[in-house]
This record gives sequence, C-alpha cells and structure tokens, in this order.
Amino acid sequence: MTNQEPAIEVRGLRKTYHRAFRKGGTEALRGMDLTVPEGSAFGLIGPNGAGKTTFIKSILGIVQPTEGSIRVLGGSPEDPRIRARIGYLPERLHLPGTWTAPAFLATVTRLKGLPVDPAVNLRLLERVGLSDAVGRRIGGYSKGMRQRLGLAAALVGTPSLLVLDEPTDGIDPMGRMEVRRILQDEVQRGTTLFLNSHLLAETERVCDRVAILAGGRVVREGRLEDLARGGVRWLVRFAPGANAEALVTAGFVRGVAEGQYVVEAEDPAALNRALDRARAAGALMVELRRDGTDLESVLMGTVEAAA
Ligand SMILES: Nc1ncnc2c1ncn2[C@@H]1O[C@H](COP(=O)(O)OP(=O)(O)OP(=O)(O)O)[C@@H](O)[C@H]1O
Repeated sequence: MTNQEPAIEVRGLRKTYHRAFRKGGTEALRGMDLTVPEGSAFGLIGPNGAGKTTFIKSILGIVQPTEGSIRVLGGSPEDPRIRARIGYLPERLHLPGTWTAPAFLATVTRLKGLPVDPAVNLRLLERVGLSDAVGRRIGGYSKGMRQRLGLAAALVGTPSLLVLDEPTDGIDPMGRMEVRRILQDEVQRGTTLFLNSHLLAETERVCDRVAILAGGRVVREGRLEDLARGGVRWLVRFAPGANAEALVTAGFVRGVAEGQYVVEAEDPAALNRALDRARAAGALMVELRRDGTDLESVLMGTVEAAA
C-alpha cells in the first residue's frame, strides 16, 4: 500500500437484505461513498438503522454488498492478507464462556496466521486492564470486562486498521478513559482508526474526521473541527455594574441575558487580550463559555435536513 492510498475507499456501495420467500427487501446502504485517509481517526455516526453496522461488515467482508466497490488497505476485504492487518471489535461479541482470556487471545492470534507469544498476549491483557482476570473463565466476566477482552483481541498483531463498533459499550467512565488512551496511542503509532459509537462525546474526543450516515448514504463528511465549529465565538458574563459602553469599546457585543456579552477571538491570546481590556474597564468576569456547535447539534441538524 502506498502512502497516498486511503485506508478505506468505497464507491456506490449498496446493500439490500432479502428475506427468504419475501419480495423486496431492506435497503441498508443506498449508494454510499466514503474515503477514510490512512492514519486518520475516523468516526462514523448516524441514527439507528442508518446502515453503520452494515457498512462495517461490508468493509470486513462479512456482508456481501449488492453493488459497489470496496478497497481496504489497498486491497480487497476478501483477501486473507488484508484481513490479517485489520483489528475488529464487533458490536455483539461472542466469546467462549468456558475459556480463559489468554486461551482466547491465543486462538485469535492463530486465526490471524500469527505465531503465538503468551508474553505478548499477557501484555495486551494488561494494557486493557484485565491482568487480574487472566485465570478466570470468560463466562464470569462483566460486560465491561468482555468488551475489554474484545478490544485486546482487536489489537492482536498490531493491526494497520482498527475497526471498532461501539468499543466502550458497557465500560465505566474510568475504563472509557483508559480505552480512549489506548486508541490515541494506536493512532500515534500510525494505525487508522475507524470508530462507530453512539457516544458522540467519545467520537469527538478521539476522532479527527467524521462522517454522518443517514438512510444508507453519507450526508456529511469532514474534519471534526470544520463540522463542529468552536473557539471563535465566546459567551462571557460579567458581574452586575459592568460599564456596557466600555465593554462595547473593548470589542464585546451585548447578548440577550443580563450581563452577557459575546466576543470573537481566533485563539486564546486574542481572547485574553479582550478580557484584559474588559478588566481594565472595571468589568469582572463571572462566566466564560465557548459558543460552539457540538457534534450532537451537527448530527441533529444534518439528519433533519437530509430527511
Ligand atoms: N441481517 C439483516 N437482515 C435484514 N435486515 C437487516 C439485517 N441487518 C440490518 N438490517 C436492516 O438494515 C438497516 C440498517 O441496519 P444497521 O444495523 O446496518 O444500522 P445501524 O446504523 O448500525 O443501526 P444501529 O445504530 O441501530 O446499530 C436496518 O433497517 C436494519 O433493520
């Protein structure tokens, strides 16, 4: 794979699920186009039934598309050599309840066609916070522990592409922070991350690019900072008694609420210069908030507009 080649590229992807002895079918993907640059941390978001899992299964060769082309890591998802370079955490994990985690990871390693090194797998289990549970049967694991084990399995063989479907499902806030750190480390290492999560805050924290899928099509795609803008406009509230005229001269625009003002600042230095001017005019700041658009508002707005 050359450096210019995207990690994932799909064109005109369609998938219709047919039921036996029934006419018609469910059109899960209706001509989806998407390019995931190599080395990016890419988030796929969209409402229930948008086709996210179908897309993920298509790029992994688990679901056979009805139409369209798919290239993953510069090759076909059907190619075992390509598959061996992908780490996948499915939405629904099927784990062998009577096995231990090291035995499970050893099998995953073998299935990927790699030599089993127990020490490497133990380090992986340590990395996902399961070192205390290595001797226990997987059947007795909590939901969060199962999810951590699934992540360890996805990380086997240091994959070039990590595809994670709801990776933090069932994981507590501390655990989520740990998972986030692992994902960030993987991206630092050069892995391409493809994340499907209903937790938009998670996507916002981890991903640098986002695509919105609705009705089986990509309706918006781009860099997170371009989609969810923030940082230019700031909402500031000053203590009662602030000199409104002086604040306006200092670059603040009156807001609707009592004592509230808006100021535009490209960066922290510009924001602080504006606040210094306000303070010099005797105004006391009591609240400061970024007037940005979060991913949730972007998703709602985009899906409504596409409906
Ligand atoms: N195996 C299947 N057989 C029939 N229809 C299916 C199958 N899998 C998915 N679908 C249908 O395809 C559409 C897209 O489903 P998919 O699971 O890909 O969406 P999703 O975006 O992942 O949804 P969610 O966010 O709820 O997980 C839905 O209408 C779903 O009912």
